[in-house]
Amino acid sequence: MSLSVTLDKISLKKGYNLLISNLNLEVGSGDAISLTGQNGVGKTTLLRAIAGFFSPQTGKISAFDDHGLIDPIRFRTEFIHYLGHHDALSPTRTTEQELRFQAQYLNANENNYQFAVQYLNLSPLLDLETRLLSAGQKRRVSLARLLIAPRRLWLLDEPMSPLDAHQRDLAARLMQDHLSDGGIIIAAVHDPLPFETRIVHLTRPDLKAQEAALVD
Ligand SMILES: Nc1ncnc2c1ncn2[C@@H]1O[C@H](COP(=O)(O)OP(=O)(O)OP(=O)(O)O)[C@@H](O)[C@H]1O
Repeated sequence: MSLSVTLDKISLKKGYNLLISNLNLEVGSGDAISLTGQNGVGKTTLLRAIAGFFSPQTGKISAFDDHGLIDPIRFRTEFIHYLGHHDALSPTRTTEQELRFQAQYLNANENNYQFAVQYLNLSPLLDLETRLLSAGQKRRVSLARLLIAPRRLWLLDEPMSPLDAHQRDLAARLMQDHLSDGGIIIAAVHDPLPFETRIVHLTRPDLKAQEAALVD
């Protein structure tokens, strides 16, 4: 089933700070977006808005499948994986406990758990508490969630940053497989993802737009 996500003239503010003004974007099954722009421009904020953590000040974010508009709560809970740049792992759980917790939380089956462990080569880490893992290992464990529970839209914040060259290749393969299966990826990155993606480069809204937002 196809999926498309539309951002229609959205504006995002943090405090008094207008970060994004009148942004339009449309993505569909198989699309990958590399979201670039300088530090603080609003890449993470945009990913979090698409994930539904808060609503845009103006404009609309909508998702459609073959049956039409998807209910926003259903879209948020059934279609999206959001992986922030902080790995959301409980420090005192072992990797296995953490992944099994996630599998249970996400209502995933044993096969998906086993597949994720194998695909990401996590067996050597299963008995270690996650607080003991290196930054790259933590990221690899975080990526497992993408395989444990299939979701169509992956919102990834700096997914490659702590990974070494070998693990980057593995993560790139994981993402390309997702796109081949009709998934969508929007990733905040400083270096574009290492395969064909559409680059959306965010820049600060001009002074006029920022001043106008102050009186809204
Ligand atoms: N409560 C607030 N009031 C005003 N500005 C805020 C508030 N919270 C965050 N900001 C600003 O909003 C921006 C949010 O940036 P965000 O994390 O989305 O940027 P980014 O493009 O992902 O940056 P990086 O590349 O450094 O990860 C920052 O400039 C930050 O200073």
